[in-house]
Amino acid sequence: MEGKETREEMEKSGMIDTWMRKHRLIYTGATKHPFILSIRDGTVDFEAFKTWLGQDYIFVRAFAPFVASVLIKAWKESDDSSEMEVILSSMASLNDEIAWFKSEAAKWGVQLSEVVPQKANQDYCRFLESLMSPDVEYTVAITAFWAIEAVYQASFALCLEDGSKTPAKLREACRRWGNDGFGQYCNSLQKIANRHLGKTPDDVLTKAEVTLLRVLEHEVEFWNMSHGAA
Ligand SMILES: Cc1ncc(CNC=O)c(N)n1
Repeated sequence: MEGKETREEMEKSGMIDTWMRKHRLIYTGATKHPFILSIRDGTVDFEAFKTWLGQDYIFVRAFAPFVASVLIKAWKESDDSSEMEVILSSMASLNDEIAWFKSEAAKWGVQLSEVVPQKANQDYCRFLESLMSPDVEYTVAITAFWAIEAVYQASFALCLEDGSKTPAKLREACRRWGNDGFGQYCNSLQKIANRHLGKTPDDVLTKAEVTLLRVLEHEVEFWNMSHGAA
């Protein structure tokens, strides 16, 4: 804990921004991972991309029930009906996303039914499952949800910036999460998370911060499966 800002001061800018400043190194580790940088500079190994594709398909199948669990918490615990609608629209996008993974895998000759989840993926999916418990507060779950989406948004947006040399065959994948609409959606999630973090008891606030850090660590491990893991 930095202890310089009071909680009241931190809430003016939003807890998420405060945490992003405090944990910038690990956030950067998750969003500017060597695998992402290799896509951006055009040196990516296509076998690594295929590994990511197969593993992420498995992840997204576990992510959908996690999002459903957040929807249930929003329905039970939120006093703002628009929050449920943001989460519901995310579920609808996941339907498209799963279809996209299937057609993309076919293009690359990846047999999805034969993909075996690697340890980092299993660990991440198990972590998601732990967050689905009714004992996990909505504030904690929505913070994790924001972080999971924000890492992909920031990572893939980097591959689309001016001057990036992302191979043409990978641009569509990068646009899925790096496009402005997905950025707006992440901002909506961030606003929801900030609103709840601003009025939650200190013990839940601490749980949310720890959960956010766990997400960032899992994201780094997830990228490591495709690149950089010894
Ligand atoms: C490992 C990981 N993290 C975040 C996302 C983005 N959310 C849904 O698609 C994803 N696909 N995979």
